Amino acid sequence: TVGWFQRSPPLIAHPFVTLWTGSLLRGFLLYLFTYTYSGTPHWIKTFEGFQTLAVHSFVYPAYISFLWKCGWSTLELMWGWHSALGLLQGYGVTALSLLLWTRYMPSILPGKRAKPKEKKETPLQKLMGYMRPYTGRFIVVIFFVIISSLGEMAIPHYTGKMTDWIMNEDEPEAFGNAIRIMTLLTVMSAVCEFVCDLIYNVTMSRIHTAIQGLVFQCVLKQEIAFFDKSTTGDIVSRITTDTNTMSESLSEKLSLLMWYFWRVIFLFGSMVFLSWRLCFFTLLGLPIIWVIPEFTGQFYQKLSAQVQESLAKANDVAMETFSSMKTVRSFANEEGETERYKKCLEHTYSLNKKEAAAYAASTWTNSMSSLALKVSILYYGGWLVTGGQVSSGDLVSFVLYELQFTSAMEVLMSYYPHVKKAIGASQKIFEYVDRIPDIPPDGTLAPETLRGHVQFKNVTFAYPTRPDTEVLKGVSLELKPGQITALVGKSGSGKSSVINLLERFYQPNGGEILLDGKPLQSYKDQYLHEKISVVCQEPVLFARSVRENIKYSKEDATEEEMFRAAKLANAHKFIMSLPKGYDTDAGEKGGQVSGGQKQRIAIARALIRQPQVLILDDATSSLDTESEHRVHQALQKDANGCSVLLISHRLSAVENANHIVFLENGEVKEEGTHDELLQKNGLYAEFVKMQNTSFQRNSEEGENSNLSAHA
Ligand SMILES: Nc1ncnc2c1ncn2[C@@H]1O[C@H](COP(=O)(O)OP(=O)(O)OP(=O)(O)O)[C@@H](O)[C@H]1O
Repeated sequence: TVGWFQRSPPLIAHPFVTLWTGSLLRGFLLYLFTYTYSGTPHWIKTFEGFQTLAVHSFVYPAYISFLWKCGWSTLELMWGWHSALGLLQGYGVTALSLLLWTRYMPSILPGKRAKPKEKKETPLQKLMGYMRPYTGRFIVVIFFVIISSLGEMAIPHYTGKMTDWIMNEDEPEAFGNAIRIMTLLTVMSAVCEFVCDLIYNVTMSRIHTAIQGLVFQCVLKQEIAFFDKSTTGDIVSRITTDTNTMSESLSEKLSLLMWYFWRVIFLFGSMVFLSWRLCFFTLLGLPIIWVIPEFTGQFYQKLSAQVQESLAKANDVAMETFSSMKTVRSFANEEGETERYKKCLEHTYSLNKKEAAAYAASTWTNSMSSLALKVSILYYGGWLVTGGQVSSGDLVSFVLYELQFTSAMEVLMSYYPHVKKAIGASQKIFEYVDRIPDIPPDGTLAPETLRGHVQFKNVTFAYPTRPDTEVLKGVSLELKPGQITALVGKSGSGKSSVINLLERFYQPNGGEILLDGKPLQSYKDQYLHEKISVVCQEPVLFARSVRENIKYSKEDATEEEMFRAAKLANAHKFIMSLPKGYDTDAGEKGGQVSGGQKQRIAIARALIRQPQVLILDDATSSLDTESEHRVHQALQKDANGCSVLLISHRLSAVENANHIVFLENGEVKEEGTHDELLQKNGLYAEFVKMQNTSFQRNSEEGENSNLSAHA
């Protein structure tokens, strides 16, 4: 390239021309690439790095050849000109040409007009948004950082001065003064650093807590289908691991970045002041220090996101195992679970290895390039001292500044991956924060009185995770106040799906659901969940006392209300027989009471709120027939006129219901009272027959086993 430029007329090789052509070329290439790969910032960044190299390898040879032609006397003049103007102009022109290209290119390229894009904030901008309320504090921090960094500048300056004084053997007083000033500035610098660290870290932990709370709140607002798709481990990992990674990188590393950023600026200023020739020399090496970590940094960021994901998966496995410990033990599958967990950890480990390599590569390239720079500066500096252009003292000061400068650059570059890591983590966090829940707007209705009359009219529904499989196909049914309606059908026929829709966990795809004649979605969400209570087959009790568990849905309930609910649920008697009565601890997930007791406490918890619609989804499956019968009788007599929807696989539970609906494959096949349906001799009658047969078989087996036991 140098040869080509040498053969060309001087104008072509003129630095001014090469700079402008180079910059325009750079802008044009950047535009074309952005245009083609819009939405893929990773590629744009990579390409940006390449074309910077390409353009520089075009601009620098042009320089050298021009200087060659004009004679070496202009060398320094030109280099100085370049160092000052080149950087400003190069990047300024890039921005300008990019602007022009973006403005005019779409009209030049037919059919390729760029679509107007929505302005999207980057994770870093979003983070800055959370920092904005603390701007005042950050300004104070920056002020102290500047003072402290300025203080540190004094040491190399006075060291250089002292070298000159020692060599010239004059000004002994100035020597003593310099020592005193250096001591004073060092102390001042240290105090400023302390104040700045304190304010910064306290502020960052405030922001961390706020973001963690926000993520939690945003997750709770999501629709139920979101929880079907995401695993608990993944969600918990975003709230804990990702927010920790983000704030750790921000509070520790960003403070250092800020620190070193100011240092670099002041050091650079001091270096220019001492010798612009040496400074230009230092600048020549900078593109290498900047471009290489950009590549390694991107690779590192990608890997660190993968590590976070893999960790979340491992968390998931651990949480699932610990929460189903009894099942794991009863199948003696501890080894299997350990294997599963270890497999996840192994995967994380293999990613960790790659991450460590990427990190090492990025720090290695940084230190290698800065080492090469140091050696060259010493060589060139020595040459300048010999030529009398720089004093020995200035060279000492410069070398000290330069040492600090490159180590500050090294620190900046080595923290670059950490900032990338923080951005990676924040990207995942903001995915949750920005997610708009797929829930229709909340209704406004909250009438004082509600009868609890529910109507399903031709309702069709498919779960969002399986949109092609319709689980309810035109279901119509009615829940009347003061009546028990039983929903019967084979497993998978869609009974629980009816409840999910009534609870408004999902939206029906067709038809409508009315509550007291008004669409369900027109009611306020909180109101709806106060008026509709659900007890499921495996209710979750909290690791608190039985009293706290029953009063969970109505904390201000009186003792009388609690006793009434417990009696209705046929639970009062057994609770009183527990060691501490209502103050007995239920254990984690209700592990210290039996399955049937747990179900009765859960029914009491649902009844204490005196709901207008009560849903029992196989909620009495663990009770013996007598207890179950008592609960249903009490509900029929005393349930305050509420509508009860009962789902059960047991005949004894449904036969006394006022109305029975038989579902099959998401369709209502039969409905009526127990006797009416028996007379029809259809699907329900068959269900009854099967129940009776299995009951007979069970009792015969019981008798036989009793006999054999006797024998
Ligand atoms: N969250 C879900 N996502 C996708 N499909 C689901 C989901 N929950 C249930 N299903 C599917 O919907 C269909 C109806 O399930 P549903 O739970 O309503 O049946 P069910 O009658 O209550 O069954 P069971 O008596 O066994 O509780 C089944 O095929 C089931 O696989």
